[in-house]
Amino acid sequence: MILVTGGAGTAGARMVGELLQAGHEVLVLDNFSTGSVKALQAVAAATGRDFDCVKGDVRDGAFLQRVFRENSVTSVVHCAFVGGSGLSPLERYENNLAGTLILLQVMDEFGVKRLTLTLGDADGAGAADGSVAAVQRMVVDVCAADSGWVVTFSH
Ligand SMILES: O=c1ccn([C@@H]2O[C@H](COP(=O)(O)OP(=O)(O)O[C@H]3O[C@H](CO)[C@H](O)[C@H](O)[C@H]3O)[C@@H](O)[C@H]2O)c(=O)[nH]1
Repeated sequence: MILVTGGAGTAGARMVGELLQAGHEVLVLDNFSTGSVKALQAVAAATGRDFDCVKGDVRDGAFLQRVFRENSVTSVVHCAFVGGSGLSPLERYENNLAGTLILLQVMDEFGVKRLTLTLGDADGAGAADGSVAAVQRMVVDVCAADSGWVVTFSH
């Protein structure tokens, strides 16, 4: 089963649709700060496939541990990123950097080391944000220290 964080958002819902169409089992995790149930309903209607969704936050380590304990997650597609001008740098770093750190810690704890990061277009809002570069740097360091990780950067 593939866990898609931020699966109810724009990039996440597109990912969920592609994964379902490719025949994968998908579990969506989203705090619905900007994502919508409507986006998920549209994916279900377009693909004719069912999938589960859990409401919660990637920054909540205990919640994430429960999700990994209760589901056979084999890989994660991480789309729960925030960008745009409406948020302060502290809010963006908290969402993007702290969120990814906690996700990586829990994945490591459960031995799930396959990760796709959907960080946005090179010239999109995400690229101008230092929190995205910080996420990339952290992940590169984690991979350098442990060859068991398989990480893909996606748009
Ligand atoms: O801590 C968080 C933060 C966000 N979300 C969720 O993550 C999804 C984010 O999706 P959006 O539709 O808000 O955003 P986009 O997918 O369009 O874009 C986001 O991801 C892009 C990369 O795909 C860029 O990084 C961009 O700047 C960033 O806003 C939403 O469902 C939101 O509810 C969480 O679950 N937890």
